[in-house]
Amino acid sequence: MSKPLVGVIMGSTSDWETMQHACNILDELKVPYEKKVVSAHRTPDLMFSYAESAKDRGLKVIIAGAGGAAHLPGMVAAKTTLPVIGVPVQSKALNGLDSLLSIVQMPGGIPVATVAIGKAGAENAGLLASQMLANQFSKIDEAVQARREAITKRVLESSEDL
Ligand SMILES: Nc1c(C(=O)O)ncn1[C@@H]1O[C@H](COP(=O)(O)O)[C@@H](O)[C@H]1O
Repeated sequence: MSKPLVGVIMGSTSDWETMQHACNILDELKVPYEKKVVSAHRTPDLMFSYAESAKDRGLKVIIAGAGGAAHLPGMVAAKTTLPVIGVPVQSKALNGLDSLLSIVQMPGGIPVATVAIGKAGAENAGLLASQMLANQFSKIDEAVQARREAITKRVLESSEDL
């Protein structure tokens, strides 16, 4: 596999159930990526070194998923100028509203592109990362376009099932 362009990180292995959906999209569109558990709370030094070295290692986008007090996406965004896409993982206690608000309410100057809670959000994160890369890599652009066309075709044909 060629060098990863996307870094998919998550606060815990328990987030994989959600974050695998971002990876499935990257697999489908043949976007090279790496995946790793990194936590702002539990492995702060690793989080710093991961974010600081990401650009030099060739990554172009970071997808960061976390649940509850989801500080990981924002803290990574604070340590790199790569675009960071935050995925709010659905928490048990508050259904992911805590994750969403922790990720989306960034202070001015340090943006995190926040997607919806859970599986659909993780899929969109994979797509958004691919669309960012499509500006630079024509193969990815073609794959993104083809996927869009397939969705449109499926919806147009869906009336036939009614
Ligand atoms: N929100 C964060 C961070 C962080 O933001 O750095 N690190 C772990 N966590 C979250 O804690 C939740 C419970 O984790 P465990 O299942 O390991 O107890 C996970 O959803 C994880 O993302």
